[in-house]
Amino acid sequence: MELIELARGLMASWQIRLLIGFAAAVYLYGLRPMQRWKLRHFPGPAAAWLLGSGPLVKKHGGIALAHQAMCRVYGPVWASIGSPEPMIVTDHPELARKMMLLSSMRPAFPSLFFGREREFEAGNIVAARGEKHKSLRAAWQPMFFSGSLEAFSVLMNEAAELLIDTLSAAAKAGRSVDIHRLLGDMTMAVVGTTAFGVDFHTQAGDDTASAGPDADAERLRDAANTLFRVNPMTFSVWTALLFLFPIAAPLVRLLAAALPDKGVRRMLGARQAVQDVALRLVADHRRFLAQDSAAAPKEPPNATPGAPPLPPGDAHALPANNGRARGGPVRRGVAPGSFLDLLMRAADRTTGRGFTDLEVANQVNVMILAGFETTANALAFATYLLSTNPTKRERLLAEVDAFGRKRVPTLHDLDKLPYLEACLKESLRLFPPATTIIRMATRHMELGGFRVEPGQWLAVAAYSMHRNPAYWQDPEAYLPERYMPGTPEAAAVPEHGWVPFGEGTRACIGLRFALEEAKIALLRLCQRFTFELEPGQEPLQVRQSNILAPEGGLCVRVVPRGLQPEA
Ligand code: HEM
Repeated sequence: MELIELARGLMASWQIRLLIGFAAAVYLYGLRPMQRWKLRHFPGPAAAWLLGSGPLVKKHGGIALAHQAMCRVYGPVWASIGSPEPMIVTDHPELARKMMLLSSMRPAFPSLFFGREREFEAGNIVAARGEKHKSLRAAWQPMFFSGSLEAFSVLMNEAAELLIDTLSAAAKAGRSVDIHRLLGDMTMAVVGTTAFGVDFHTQAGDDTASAGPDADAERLRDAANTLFRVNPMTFSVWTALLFLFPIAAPLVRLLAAALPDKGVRRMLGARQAVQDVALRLVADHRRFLAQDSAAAPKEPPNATPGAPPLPPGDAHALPANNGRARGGPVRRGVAPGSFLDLLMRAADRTTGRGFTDLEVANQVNVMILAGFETTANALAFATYLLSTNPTKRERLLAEVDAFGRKRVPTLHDLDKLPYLEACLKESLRLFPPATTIIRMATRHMELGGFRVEPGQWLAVAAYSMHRNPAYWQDPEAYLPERYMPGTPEAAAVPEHGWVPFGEGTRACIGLRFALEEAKIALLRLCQRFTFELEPGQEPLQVRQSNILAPEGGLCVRVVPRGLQPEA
């Protein structure tokens, strides 16, 4: 009796009623009744309270393997209930193509930040929408014209040569190396020279790097590592809350600003680093462009003394050897023809004016993120696969030898090496750095018999598609012959079943650049070395955070190749 009286007394208190009401609302919210109702016709895994499909992703070590497992159970189209939004997932080549061609928008993840930080997230080509996206894409495009790519091939070759120097030294000393890390140094150097026209000295074999790597490069590398390696959903307690309760976003934002934890501070520091470097270079270059328009073409600020003047906006003008002879003085400042230079000369079609400094810095941020680790990872995976498939490696080495072990490739030469391209494509199939391609439906569409509403989040499970035996013959095998026309393997390749770069108007704009860089690097390495995996590297452990990467690097022994037999 006393207990009942006590309970009655408690219920009479408005605070307790409020608390119970709040707990009931959170409980109901965690059941996600609206999501379940909207997607009731779709198959899919049972959703945990509040976390939705989150525990499944954790169980499989990341989204790529979780999607693969679910596609095998629920078929080519299924729904994942979860945070911040439910998602329709497919790994079916035709349906994925339809998704990517019909939905040209990426959904916006809830942001933890305000003001300028928010602008930083929204104002780049990856996040932009509609006319703004078209305008940015048009401004990016000249970077990937053949003339630009031809000029970049010189810089890519030089970066590969510095890597060769490092590897030769390691081979001589009998030291094994983390080839993933060294490839990252190389791709960062290429980003530095092509995006800015600035030599960052990331590579140990760089004989001009007497004072060690450039401080900007170190900051950028650390920043890129942070921005890429963190899980966007869990890097801070506030992001976890934001993703679980997007409904309370304004409150979570306020709390994160008032009480930033280590994750928030790390993320802000990384963004700040990229913005600082990019904005400083932009400001320097604005001054140079102002002088440039007032007078005859001049050198950019701090450019190599005595270097010839470079015509404005001409990518061909990008200096070989990063504006210096090897061992000579170093070019500083933004080079004409570099990505930054091209962007700063471009007009924003939505305003008719040039892009703001922050907008330019934002694009450079994307260029660093998109261009640094994706290509390094693709190359590391190719190295792993070639080391574990000696017959394929021998065939590749034969093609490389026929090309010439001392020959420096031009952009045009790369078309003459079909097996090299096939090896890279097959690596990108087995280990697509971007395992999942995300879009948002902009119109009603029908997907495999299911109706999809506008606003619905969509995901192409590229990793799962690439390894699905329903579409690929012997999907786990490394068979570059799949991309060699006229072979039985090529005849069995599913149409639209290879999507490491996406499809449609949001497909990877850097595809040609990435393949060019990867081909040059792999060719130059194969001219000089083979690689043996150190014990414990096989089977390869992969990290599935934002992108797929070898977990803990890839440790190899560098074996110099013997003399080329006389023809
Ligand atoms: C092996 C290397 C790379 C891979 C696997 C890769 C993959 C991808 C994928 C899957 C997408 C999304 C496509 C879609 O939604 O349909 C993408 C977008 C993008 N990538 Fe790459 N990428 C690579 C290298 C690069 C490089 C080197 C750059 C820049 C030089 C770059 C710049 C971009 C940009 C700007 C976008 C967004 C395009 C837009 O929304 O219009 N990527 N990439």
